[in-house]
Amino acid sequence: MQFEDHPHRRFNQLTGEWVLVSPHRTKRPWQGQQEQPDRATLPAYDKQCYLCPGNGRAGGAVNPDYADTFVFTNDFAALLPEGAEQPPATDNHSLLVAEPETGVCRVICYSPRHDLTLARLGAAQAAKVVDLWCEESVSLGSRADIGYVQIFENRGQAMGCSNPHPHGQIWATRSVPMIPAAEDRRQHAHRAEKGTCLLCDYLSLELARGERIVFENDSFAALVPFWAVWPFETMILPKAHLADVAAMDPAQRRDLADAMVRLNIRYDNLFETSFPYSMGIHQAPSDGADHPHWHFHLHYYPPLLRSRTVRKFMVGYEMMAMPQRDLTAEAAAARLREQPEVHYMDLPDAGENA
Ligand SMILES: O=C1CCN([C@@H]2O[C@H](COP(=O)(O)O)[C@@H](O)[C@H]2O)C(=O)N1
Ligand SMILES: [Zn+2]
Repeated sequence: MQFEDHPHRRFNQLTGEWVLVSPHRTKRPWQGQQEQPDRATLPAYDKQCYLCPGNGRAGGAVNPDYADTFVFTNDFAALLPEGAEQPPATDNHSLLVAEPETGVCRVICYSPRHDLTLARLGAAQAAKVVDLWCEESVSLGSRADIGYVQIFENRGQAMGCSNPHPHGQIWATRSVPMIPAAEDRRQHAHRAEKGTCLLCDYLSLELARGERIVFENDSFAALVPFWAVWPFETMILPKAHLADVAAMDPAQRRDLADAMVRLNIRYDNLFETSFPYSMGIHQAPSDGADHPHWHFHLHYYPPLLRSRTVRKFMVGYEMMAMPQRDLTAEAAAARLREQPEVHYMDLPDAGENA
């Protein structure tokens, strides 16, 4: 019996946390999908949609008749650029610590099409989203009051996404949020100890091993990390040592767009449904300092476990003790590797029972 066949825990080099893995519980044969493919379609334009071109938004603003990407400041932003100079009243007790937080929240529409997610927008349109992420990251990051730019996307109702229109968000904050701060410390410690980049070392190991690689192109690799928590969690990593998205050259930006589209197609094909996830980009803080230990990367955290309707919940033991999974990272990577890169809705027989 291999070590991997027994319950064991794996160390996340990026965060310094552990995940419990119980592979023996997946000995039962894979319960393939029981449901029919999800062939529901949306209109290309929805006059009720607050993200569609030309429509009014809840706050009263009206969207331009945009033909490509479109970005606006969130009408209900969780952060404001100007904040109280003083921390909230905490009757000065040392156990009650609070401090002001300020920032800017932006909403990015990937395309005027209400119905096409990244998986079906194609790499050319996805490249325009990457370009806009880079522009926003530079303009927000260059502000004296912004220390970190968090690019992310909630996809699907399962992830609380309020609108199917393909879109993402950027929250830029004065301080570096907890998770990027933890990854910053781990990458810094690795470089201080070994003189090398943690993710350069990790990616070359994974490319040599192959068992957790999903696919690669010239500039990026998509993989299920050895320490994955969510069943089909993946990362997209640049092969070059790039600290943030602005460091990409045009070819690398196009390759990132290619990698995101290919991963999205594989995800949607897994259970023949629009695969929900939260995606985020971790990159170097934007404080203007040099961050040689930083290697930017994308995380995908998808909740689905066995089918369109069977999802993983992080509750109970996972809230009180630590994350736990049955499906191993290697098995998840194999399932994603075997997915075709033509979207199930674009397959020839898609029209028959549409
Ligand atoms: O008219 C609107 C409605 C939604 N929004 C904003 O769009 C954002 C979309 O959120 P989701 O990505 O979670 O669906 C959400 O943060 C919400 O505040 C506007 O800025 N204007
Ligand atoms: Zn729309």
